[in-house]
Amino acid sequence: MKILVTGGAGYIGAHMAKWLARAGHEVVIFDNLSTGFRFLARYGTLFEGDLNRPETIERCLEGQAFDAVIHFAARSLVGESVQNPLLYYQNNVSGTVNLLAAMDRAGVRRLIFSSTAATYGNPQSVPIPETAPTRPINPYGRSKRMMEQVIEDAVAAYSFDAVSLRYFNAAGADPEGELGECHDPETHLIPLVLQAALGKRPAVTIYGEDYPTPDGTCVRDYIHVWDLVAAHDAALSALMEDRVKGYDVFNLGIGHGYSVKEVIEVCQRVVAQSGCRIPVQVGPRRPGDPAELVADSRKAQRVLQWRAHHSDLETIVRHAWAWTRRYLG
Ligand SMILES: NC(=O)c1ccc[n+]([C@@H]2O[C@H](COP(=O)([O-])OP(=O)(O)OC[C@H]3O[C@@H](n4cnc5c(N)ncnc54)[C@H](O)[C@@H]3O)[C@@H](O)[C@H]2O)c1
Ligand SMILES: O=c1ccn([C@@H]2O[C@H](COP(=O)(O)OP(=O)(O)O[C@H]3O[C@H](CO)[C@@H](O)[C@H](O)[C@H]3O)[C@@H](O)[C@H]2O)c(=O)[nH]1
Repeated sequence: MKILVTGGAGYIGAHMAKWLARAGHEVVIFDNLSTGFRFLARYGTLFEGDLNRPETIERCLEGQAFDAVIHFAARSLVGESVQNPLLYYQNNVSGTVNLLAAMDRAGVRRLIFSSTAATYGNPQSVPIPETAPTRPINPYGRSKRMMEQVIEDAVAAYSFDAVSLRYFNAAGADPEGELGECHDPETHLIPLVLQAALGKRPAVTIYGEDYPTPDGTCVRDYIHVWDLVAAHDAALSALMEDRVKGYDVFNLGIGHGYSVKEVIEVCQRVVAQSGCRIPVQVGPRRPGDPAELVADSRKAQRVLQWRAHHSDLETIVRHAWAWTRRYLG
């Protein structure tokens, strides 16, 4: 197959490109390198373009006969989205409108979209099924929910088939150590903890220990990036074989949450084997963090026939540690 990966120079998109290239597919990466890196775009042909310059995505799709688009390109920092919401609505929502219009013009009819647990906001209960109300609590989550709605409307009007995958916390790195997480600034828990272990930061700060959770710290559902891209592959097969038609939504997580303290404990164990330790301090809550997010992913297991194989927390941390030492060590 021939697949376009938007945002393929970013963390998750680069792993997706590797998975697809390894499976023998032709991969084109469309990226403006705003938060991505050229060196991560090694498993595909990089087309430098910006979804907010519609002529660039039109040129990329023109006459290429792509079988599907996997759409990762977006800005995704909650804090930044609160400071600069219009950037998020423009880059993420308008960018997606431009992508869909270009796909329609080029006759590309299948889309897999990177959505997020942030579309649920503060859930009433966990684990969260796809049927839970979507009440995002920040502009990032709202931009993703709007993108889902834009896609659903486009499916109805222009006969696309599309799947939204709502990821919980993507973590870990390529099991072969070639690719991993690079964000600048880095805001995600596991890379920050491992950077502290390497002495690249003085300490990691726990954002609040007064949440209504067993140890007072936030609980999240961490899914290995390789399991995440495997789920996209399963969704792609379901679209190609017409097992999923129209528009559908799937949660991707492992159905089990870990607290911030539990994550740090596992990291301490893994880095201790390399003679490192992690300085930890406790700070105030980070605005906008729900206490607990855990996925009910049984629909993805049932319909997409997908299972997570690498997502025990120790494996996630071991792979992230190998990458961090290579990349920053
Ligand atoms: N990392 C997570 O835990 C997580 C969780 C849920 C959802 N997501 C979603 O997954 C996707 C990928 O996340 P990531 O962590 O790999 O992010 P990332 O920032 O590493 O990658 C995003 C990529 O998109 C590119 N991009 C952004 N805007 C663009 C535009 N207008 N035109 C072309 N390229 C553009 C960036 O340069 C970057 O390479 C995002 O849509 C994010 O919202 C991530
Ligand atoms: O230095 C830090 C960084 C994070 N945390 C906590 O660690 C948890 C995880 O935080 P982080 O790694 O930043 O991920 P989330 O804020 O949960 O967001 C991720 O997961 C969401 C879905 O669950 C996606 O929507 C987002 O795009 C993705 O960044 C949260 O409770 C944070 O409060 C800390 O205590 N200290």
